[in-house]
Amino acid sequence: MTVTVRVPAKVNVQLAVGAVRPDGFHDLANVFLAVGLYDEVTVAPADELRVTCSGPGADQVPLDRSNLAARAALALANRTGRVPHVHLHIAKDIPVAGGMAGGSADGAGALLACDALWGTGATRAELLELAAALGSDVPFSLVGGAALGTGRGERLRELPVGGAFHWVFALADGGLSTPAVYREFDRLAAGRDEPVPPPVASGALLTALRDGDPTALAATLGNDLQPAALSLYPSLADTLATGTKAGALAALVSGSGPTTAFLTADATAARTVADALLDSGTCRAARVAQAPAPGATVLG
Ligand SMILES: C[C@](O)(CO)[C@H](O)COP(=O)(O)OP(=O)(O)OC[C@H]1O[C@@H](n2ccc(N)nc2=O)[C@H](O)[C@@H]1O
Ligand SMILES: Nc1ncnc2c1ncn2[C@@H]1O[C@H](COP(=O)(O)OP(=O)(O)OP(=O)(O)O)[C@@H](O)[C@H]1O
Repeated sequence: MTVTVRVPAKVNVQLAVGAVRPDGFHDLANVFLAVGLYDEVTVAPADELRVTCSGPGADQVPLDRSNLAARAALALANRTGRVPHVHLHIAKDIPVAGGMAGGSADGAGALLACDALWGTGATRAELLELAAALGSDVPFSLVGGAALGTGRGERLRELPVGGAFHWVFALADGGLSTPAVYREFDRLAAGRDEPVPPPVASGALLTALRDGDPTALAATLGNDLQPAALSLYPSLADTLATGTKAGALAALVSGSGPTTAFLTADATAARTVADALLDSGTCRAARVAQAPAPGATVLG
C-alpha cells in the first residue's frame, strides 16, 4: 500500500517582523496564502527509513534524517508508537530554498501520508502540534488556504478569501538561507535609531483578501524581510522592476526569498508578466499560479 499527499507552496502577502526574541526567533504577523505549485510526498512500507527525491532542484535536497519529511515520519512514529520503516519519495515542484516553504510542505506531506498509512488516529490538533515542532511554516502547509500566523508563525487563524488571485513567481538562481535573511534583518534594524515595532496584521489587507480584490490586496502587500533579502541578493531589484513594468499590480520578495512574487489582475496579465520576466533574463524561470490552494491533501 502507498499513500500520496499533495502539498502547496505559500507566499506571504504580509510578513510583519518584530524584534528578535530570547529564543532566537522573531515574533511575526504572518499572513500566509497557499498557491497552486505543489510537491507530492508518497510513502510506502520499507525495511528501513529511506528518502528519495525527484524534480527540479532535487540534488539540493538532503536525503538523510535532516530532511523535513524524514523528521516528520520520525516524530509521528515516536508519538504514536510506530516503527518508522517507510520509503518517502518527494516529487518536487516547489523551488528549493526559494522562500516558498518547500521543505515545510514536504514535512506536512509526510506527516499526513504516514498518518494515513499507519492509521494512527491522531487528531488534527496533534498533527498541528507535531507540525509546529518541525518548523514555523509547517502548520500552514497542512492547513492551506489563507491564515494569519502569530508567535513565530506557527499559531494559525484561518482567514476567509473571497476569490481567486493570479500570481507569477520568478525563480532565482541559487537559494537564500532563512536564518541568514533573519540575521540580516537584525543587522539592518540595529543600524536604525527606532526600536523594531511589534508586528501587527493590516486590517485593510485582511479585508482585501476577504473581498477577493486584487487591486486592494496589491496596495497592502508587505514583506519586512524584503530589504534584508535585497541586501543579500541585490539583483532581485531588477526582477521586481521588470515585473512591475510588465503590468503586475504589485511585486515583492516571497518570504525570505530569493523567489519574487507578482500579483496580477487576471490570468491574461499573469501570462504577459511571466513572458516579460523570462524574456528579460532577470530570472531563471517564471511560473504562473492561482491562490488560494488547499492544504495538504491525500490523493486518490
Ligand atoms: C520566512 C518564513 O518562511 C515566512 O513564512 C518563515 O518565517 C520561516 O519559517 P521556517 O523556514 O519554517 O523557519 P524555522 O525552520 O522555524 O526556523 C529557521 C530559522 O529561521 C529563523 N526564524 C524563523 C521563524 C521566525 N519567526 N523567526 C526566525 O528568526 C530562525 O533563525 C530559525 O532558526
Ligand atoms: N524536504 C526538503 N525539501 C527541501 N529542502 C529541505 C528539505 N528538508 C530539509 N531541507 C533543507 O532546508 C533548506 C531550506 O529549503 P526550503 O526549500 O524549505 O527553503 P524555503 O522554501 O526558503 O523555506 P521557508 O520558505 O520555509 O523559509 C534546504 O536548503 C535544505 O537543506
